[in-house]
Amino acid sequence: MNDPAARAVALEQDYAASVYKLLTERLSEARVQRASVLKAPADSPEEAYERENAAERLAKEIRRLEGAETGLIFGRIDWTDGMALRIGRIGLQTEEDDIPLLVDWRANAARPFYEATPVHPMGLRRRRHLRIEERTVTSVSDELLVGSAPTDEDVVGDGPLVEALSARRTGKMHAAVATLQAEQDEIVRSAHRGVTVVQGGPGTGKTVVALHRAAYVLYAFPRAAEEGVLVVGPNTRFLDYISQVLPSLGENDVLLATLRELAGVSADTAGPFDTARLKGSSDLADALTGLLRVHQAPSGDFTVRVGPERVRLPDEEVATARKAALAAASGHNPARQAFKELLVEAVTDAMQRDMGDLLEQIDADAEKMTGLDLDRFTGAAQRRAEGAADAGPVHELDLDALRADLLADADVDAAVEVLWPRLVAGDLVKALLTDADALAEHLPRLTAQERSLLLRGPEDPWTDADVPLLDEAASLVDGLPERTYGHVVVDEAQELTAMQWRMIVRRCPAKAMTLVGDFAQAGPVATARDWKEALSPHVLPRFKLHNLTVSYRTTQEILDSVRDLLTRIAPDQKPTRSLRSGEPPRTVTTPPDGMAATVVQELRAQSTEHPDELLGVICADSRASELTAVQGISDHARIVPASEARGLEFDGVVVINPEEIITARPGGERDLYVALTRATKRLCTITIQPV
Ligand SMILES: Nc1ncnc2c1ncn2[C@@H]1O[C@H](COP(=O)(O)OP(=O)(O)OP(=O)(O)O)[C@@H](O)[C@H]1O
Repeated sequence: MNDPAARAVALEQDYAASVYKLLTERLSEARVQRASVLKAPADSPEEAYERENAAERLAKEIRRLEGAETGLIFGRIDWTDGMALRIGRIGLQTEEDDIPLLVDWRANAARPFYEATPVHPMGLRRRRHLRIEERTVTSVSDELLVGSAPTDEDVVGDGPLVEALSARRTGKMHAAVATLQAEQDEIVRSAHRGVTVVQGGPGTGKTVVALHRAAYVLYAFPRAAEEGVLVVGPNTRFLDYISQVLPSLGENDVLLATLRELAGVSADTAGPFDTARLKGSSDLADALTGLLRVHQAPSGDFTVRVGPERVRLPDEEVATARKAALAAASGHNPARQAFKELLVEAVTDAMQRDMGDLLEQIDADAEKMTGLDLDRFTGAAQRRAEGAADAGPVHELDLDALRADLLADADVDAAVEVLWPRLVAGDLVKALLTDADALAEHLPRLTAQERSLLLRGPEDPWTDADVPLLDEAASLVDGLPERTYGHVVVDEAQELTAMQWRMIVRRCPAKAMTLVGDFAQAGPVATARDWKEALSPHVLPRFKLHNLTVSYRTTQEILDSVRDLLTRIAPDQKPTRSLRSGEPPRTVTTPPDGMAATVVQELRAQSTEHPDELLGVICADSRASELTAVQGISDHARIVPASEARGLEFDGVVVINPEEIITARPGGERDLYVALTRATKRLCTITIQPV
């Protein structure tokens, strides 16, 4: 075998075979263990619980091993002293070997694979990339890091990055673990545990960084891993697009969710943008809090019947209980319970006092009449002598039983309900938004016209902009969310309103987050223009900002064609540069009634010339259903409304009538910018001829 490439492939194949053998062994061990755990008898509930846990742990391990199968091993680094390590999606090591057979890409030992450069080789002589398909090594590609000439064991060829970038798209994002670039790796591997923000133009790998960061956090920060990692994306189409990345890195326990899913609210409509923008302001949170306070015993006394007696607690005592209840529990309904318990406590105290006074009176009267000291008979004198604080003669009153009775008493509950009614989160939001007076009282800073935009009918469906209001209300009414996370990743984070940020921060008490986005791609509801404006006022005054500067998606020609547009929508943003060049973008014009035919013709031509490539048609939202109905379009391409194109990519993109996208909704030029930057290879714009 004289060909160095074939020799290297054969060598790596031998190695890969032993790595896959170990993977297979580990998998079957885990499967056997799980089966025997499930079969083992459980004699007590504790044992059954233990068994469940053990089975779940093993199921998780099985998923992890299965997930790493494709492209399990992708790299190798050779030091100048001859030592070599193989890098993979997960680590694998036998008990006998000191050096792992495969090093997890996130381990410190793997750093040089990502960080070494010819200027800083970190002791490496060579970095090797392997391509594996179905457990078979198909090619290797080497990069020599110290200036030595290649030996006949080195295979210096096309960069694996260029190869990865020119590969055809499948409609699902793939892990970029084999070719993560130094500027991306630095963010992924950062030791920083607070808020990391990644800004970068279209295709600079923000999503790649965000997802690999999630995988790194799970590996490197066990506390955060234990508390869970959450990835928030703008819509289900996008989440579906990125859904395979983390499982292919052996991580199956990350929750991917939209804000609707997080809040558990089904909202069908987007709602008008100016209303949505108003609803995004944190003034709405203050308004809901203000409205809630009205329902929390702002004043009034409390009277209940206990047997034949009426016990009345004055205003001040109720106010003290209110304050203590609010401090004791988060959430209106849990605090209501605390309030009720405090009132019952105060009622029993009052009864105890009254009873004490009454008995003392009887005591004194009896002594006067009979000359006998009754305390001697009740034992109170004895207890007083022993230093008991409440040595009155009321020991006959069973306070615990009385409290329990009062807590279960319907009259007591009814009296509490007047001062502190039980609430439902949705009703609180409705109470604010369906009542012009409530809006005026609790949103005094808004104009009358703005308030009229917020006003809705009681039966109107919830919109997207209501989701964070409902979530805010749920946290006010029922307490903070039960499920929180140790680390939260937000993609397309430029889209979030203040109310949405509040929703996310509530779910991340540690405030450890990775936020990625691009303000030049902001949608019509986003109001902040930069990260400081978006984050500081509400939630996250301190964050670490990283900029990504290289586009890994589009060609330089496509980037050049959107430069003027970028200058208009984000004058301060430096244009990104691309690593690749390709065909210049094309424009095709069509008469107004020829649109459908022109699109079909364009797609047919592209599919014939590039049969395996993934095509996308991006149009104004209102045109999507019309195009879907045209025979021949959805056979060749996915039709994406411009409002849902953020984050997606295709090999070839046909953008339908830019003018229509621009005017379809506020900030339409940014929608167009998003649409024009989705292609990895080819961009065609179809415009309508002026009549
Ligand atoms: N290091 C890398 N190796 C291989 N492919 C990469 C790398 N970085 C990014 N890519 C690819 O480049 C494309 C764009 O990346 P990504 O979607 O993460 O960019 P983005 O900044 O989130 O884009 P947008 O702003 O449009 O949402 C994807 O196909 C991604 O897989």
